[in-house]
Amino acid sequence: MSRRRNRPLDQPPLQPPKKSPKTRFLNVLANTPKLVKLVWQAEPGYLLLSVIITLIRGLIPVTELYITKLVVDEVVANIGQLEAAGLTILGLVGLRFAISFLSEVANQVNNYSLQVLKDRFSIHANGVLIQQAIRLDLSHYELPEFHDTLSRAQQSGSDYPVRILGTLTGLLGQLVSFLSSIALLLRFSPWVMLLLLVTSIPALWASVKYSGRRFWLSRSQTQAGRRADYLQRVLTQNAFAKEVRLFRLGDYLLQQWMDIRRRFNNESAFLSRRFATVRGVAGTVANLGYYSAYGWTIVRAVQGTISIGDFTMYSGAFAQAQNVLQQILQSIAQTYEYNLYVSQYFEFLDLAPKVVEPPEPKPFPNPIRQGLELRNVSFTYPGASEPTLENLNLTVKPGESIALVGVNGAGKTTLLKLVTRLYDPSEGEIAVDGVPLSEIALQELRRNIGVIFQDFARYSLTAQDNIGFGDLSRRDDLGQIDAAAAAGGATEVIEGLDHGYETILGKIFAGGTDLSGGQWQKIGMARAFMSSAPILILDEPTAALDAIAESELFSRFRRLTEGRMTFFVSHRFSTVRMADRIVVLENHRIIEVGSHAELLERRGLYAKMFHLQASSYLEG
Ligand SMILES: Nc1ncnc2c1ncn2[C@@H]1O[C@H](COP(=O)(O)OP(=O)(O)OP(=O)(O)O)[C@@H](O)[C@H]1O
Repeated sequence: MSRRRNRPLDQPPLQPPKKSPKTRFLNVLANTPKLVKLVWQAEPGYLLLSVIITLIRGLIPVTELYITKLVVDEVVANIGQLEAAGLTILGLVGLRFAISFLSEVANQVNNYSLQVLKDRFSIHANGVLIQQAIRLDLSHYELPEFHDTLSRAQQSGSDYPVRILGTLTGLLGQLVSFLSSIALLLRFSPWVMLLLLVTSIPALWASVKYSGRRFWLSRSQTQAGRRADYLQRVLTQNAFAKEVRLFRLGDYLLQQWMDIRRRFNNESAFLSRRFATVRGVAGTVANLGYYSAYGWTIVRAVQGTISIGDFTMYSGAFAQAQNVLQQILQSIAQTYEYNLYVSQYFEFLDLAPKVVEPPEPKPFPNPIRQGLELRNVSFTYPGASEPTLENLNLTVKPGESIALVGVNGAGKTTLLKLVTRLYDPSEGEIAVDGVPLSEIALQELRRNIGVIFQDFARYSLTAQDNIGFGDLSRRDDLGQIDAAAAAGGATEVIEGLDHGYETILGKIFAGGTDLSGGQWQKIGMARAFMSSAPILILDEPTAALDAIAESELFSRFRRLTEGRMTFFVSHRFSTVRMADRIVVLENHRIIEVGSHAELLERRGLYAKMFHLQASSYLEG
């Protein structure tokens, strides 16, 4: 995908921008070329087919009217002399039938090509959207505004582009049809055309206005809509099912869901009511235009200035021109409305990641010789008023294991997010052997880090995927997967599964087997050990493990981390002791660094926390 213009995620507007209506209208339509390009990239053949058929269909009504005129004139001129006119009339009726047949074929081919176009484009548009969602970084996912934008893009992206396309090709056909009717009607009177045009304008205005209001209403409902969707998930998904029942949350949350949905319905009904009168009046004005023109043709036919065939043709052409004009105006209003929605799709595609690839990437040092260095690293979460980390300095040698210790919220996980470049420091720099992490290609950096986070993912896929995802290039290497399972302490878990590595984990899919929290953690650990990356990150690796599993990990730890720089976070001091050095974080800063023995001797925060935990085990 091409690189896009940088646009940070701002609070998206909930009100129409303050511009003149004309500028706003044109701005909105400006998405159309972008969109046609997107569809053209996806399906040029079907797009072309659709356009050609539409053009043909546009010419059919006028041709039919003209033949009808010829038939009527022929009939009127030959009343009582069937032999004289029979053949000509038969030929004309045959021609009319052939055109109807052609029209039917064109309709069906058009339906088919639009359906195929819609299905194929929907995959393309969603593919582009997902590609963009993968490209964007973690910081986006942690902002509510991002989820609003994503949700709007998902709603708008798969459906509206094809709707616009349908409307646009329809518009093309309507224009052809309209122009050909005009060609007929100009012979009658240009003033009539003007009358039809002017009396149709209020209807266009009302439609555009109503479409715009509906769009801004739906946009202002995004966050509440997401809340309703969320409540629906809470009420229907496995992860919440236990608590919803035990805490009897069902009716309470359902009521909240109902309130939101009912409010939406009321707002929509209110808008519809407000516009009903306006649209009714506009429609009546348009009808007045038509009936005035119709009356005029009757007068001229009675005066004898036009033939009966002409009268049939003109009155048909008025009806058609009026009808097509309404359709054209309706299509313009619709294009406007759909463009508003599609702009939300492009709004999402225009977002740019904050963690960016270096223009000229440097290789990851292999092997690491000097180590990893934090130089005056500070970090503030987007939107936060206080820094989470402030002026950290630390050098970690290759092969060294570091335990991060601190109270809840001290910033341990945040530091690991910086090392993996899920975020970049707000100030300072992290470097491996002097090469800043920001100068190494993201893929390469991440290939060189094995990781399990505290909130690791539980994929409802096979056990093999759950472990193999740690190094996708070796997902099929069962030997490696076995070794990783052993390293993570997951061998027994796998042996207990009905179909071994083929077993689907979780309860979402048929045949799936759910695991206990500790068993999942062992699988997650195995995933981290799948790669032989020189840096290993284990965030709370033993939180869900029983005492035996923890002690087994302890005994394997040296061997597993030998030669690898390891960072781990733990609140269990039995785990923390495994580290070569312990780094203690408090109030955004590193306050102590040293081995277990050194820190005990220092009698600082570490010693205090350690004794507190130890005494709670020994007491009683
Ligand atoms: N995405 C985020 N946006 C804003 N603030 C965040 C975000 N994630 C964490 N924080 C804040 O940063 C601080 C540090 O969080 P972090 O998860 O790094 O702590 P931790 O030391 O790992 O805590 P714990 O021991 O509870 O796991 C907390 O105050 C938290 O509220």
